[in-house]
Amino acid sequence: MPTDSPLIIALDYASLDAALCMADRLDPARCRLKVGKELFTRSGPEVLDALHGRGFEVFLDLKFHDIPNTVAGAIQAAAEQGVWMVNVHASGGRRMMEAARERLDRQRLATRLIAVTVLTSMEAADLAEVGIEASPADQVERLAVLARDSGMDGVVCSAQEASRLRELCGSDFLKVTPGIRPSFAVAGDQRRLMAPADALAAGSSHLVVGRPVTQAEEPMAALAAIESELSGG
Ligand SMILES: O=C(O)c1cc(=O)[nH]c(=O)n1[C@@H]1O[C@H](COP(=O)(O)O)[C@@H](O)[C@H]1O
Repeated sequence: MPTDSPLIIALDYASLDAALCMADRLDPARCRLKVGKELFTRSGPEVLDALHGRGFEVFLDLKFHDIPNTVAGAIQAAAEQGVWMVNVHASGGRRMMEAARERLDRQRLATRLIAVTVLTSMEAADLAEVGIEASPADQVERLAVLARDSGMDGVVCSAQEASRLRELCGSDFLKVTPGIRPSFAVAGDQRRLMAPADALAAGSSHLVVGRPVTQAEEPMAALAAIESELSGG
C-alpha cells in the first residue's frame, strides 16, 4: 500500500549499509525515502532494489542536467528501476524537459517527473554570482511555469514559494520542498527554510527532510516529533 504521508526522508549516507540501517528503522507506511547522489554513486542500483524490497517508494534524486537526448536516456534508466519519482534541473530548459517527458510517455513509465527550480541552499547573492539578477522567488516562478509547460508533474522549490506556485500552477502540480526545519533542528547549509506544518499550509505536497531525522540521536523520535508538528501537536 503506498503511503499517504507527505514526508520524504533523505538517505544521505556514504554507504549502502548505513542507508539500510536507517531504512530498517523507518516504516514505509509513514514515509517515502530519497536516494541522492552520494549514496547512489557509492551503491548503484542495488540500493533501489533493497529499499523496494522493504516496501518503500523511492525518490531517485540525481537532478539530471544535460543535453535532451542524454537526459531522456537517464530518466528512462531511472524509471525502469521502478522508482516513484525522478528529477531534472529546470534550468536545463524546455527541450530537455520535454525530451524526458516524451521518453517516459513513450515507454509507458508512470514514474513522477519533477524539476528543480532554485536550490534551497541558494539566496539572492548566490543567484547574482551566477548571473541571475532575479530574486529567488521570481526565478522559482519563472522555472516552475516553464516546468509545467514542458510537461513536468511538479517542481522542487522551497516552501517559501509554495503558496505562490499553488496560485500559478494549481494544487495538483507537485511542490516537493526541502529546506524543512522542525522546531528542534538547525538550519545548516539551507537558506530558504520553513517549519513542517507551515510548509504544508503553504501548499507543499511533499516535505523532504534529511539531517533533522537522520542525524538525530533518536531518528524515530525525530520523525514522530515532525508528525506531531504536522498534526498540530
Ligand atoms: O532535490 C532535492 O531533493 C533538493 C533540492 C533543493 O533545492 N534542496 C535540497 O536540500 N535538496 C535535497 O534535500 C535534502 C535536504 O536534506 P537536509 O537539509 O538534511 O534536510 C538533501 O538530500 C538535498 O540534496
